[in-house]
Amino acid sequence: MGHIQITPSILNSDFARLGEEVARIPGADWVHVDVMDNHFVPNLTFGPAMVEALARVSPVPLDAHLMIEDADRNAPAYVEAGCGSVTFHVEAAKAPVRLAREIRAAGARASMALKPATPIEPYEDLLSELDMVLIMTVEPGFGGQRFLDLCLPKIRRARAMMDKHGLETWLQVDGGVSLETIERCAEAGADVFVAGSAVYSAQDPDAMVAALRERAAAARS
Ligand SMILES: O=C(CO)[C@@H](O)[C@H](O)COP(=O)(O)O
Ligand SMILES: [Fe+2]
Repeated sequence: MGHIQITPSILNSDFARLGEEVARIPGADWVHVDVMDNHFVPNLTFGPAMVEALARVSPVPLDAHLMIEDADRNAPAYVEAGCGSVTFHVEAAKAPVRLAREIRAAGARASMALKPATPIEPYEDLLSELDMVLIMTVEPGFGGQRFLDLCLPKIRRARAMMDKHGLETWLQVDGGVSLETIERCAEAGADVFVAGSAVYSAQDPDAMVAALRERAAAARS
């Protein structure tokens, strides 16, 4: 398991002041940008031009979570836009191995996401091609949803698979992660934690990042 990383999602931040919003979380490891196309999910956010502008001002690297169809064709633009990590959904990729290799060759970390009903088992042999696996703990599309406990066994199974193969692949959880739920995720084997509403609804978002980190670390010891 890698060191604990906290990745605030800007989905529930103030879109009119995004530069200022990312400046409020200097203690985060990454900024999580949720790209939605209104086809793969029933919500629409932003595209590569806006992500590129945000990458220029962000104090920490960008972690793009692409909830878009035709990931094979659309994902490379987010590496070009300056993201340090690019996550595509396996449900939206026709050739996930080729796409992961393309993302890595272009200079970013390659990551693959699974919706709650998508099993990890068929992808065991792909894990070595990935820098991170994202296990969704809500149905993708919106911030502020309730954490789905039913995803915890999949997190455990994914971590066991990575250990079995001696892989250093990061394991990210996304959706409903808060001070209340982060311990369960850490105990199950996650090491990268996305938190949107928990961070941006806090009076002091950077203090919330520190509190989440502390709670995840406590769950491990
Ligand atoms: O990808 C998504 C939603 O589809 C997430 O990144 C959410 O934006 C996280 O928000 P919270 O559930 O933490 O409020
Ligand atoms: Fe996300």
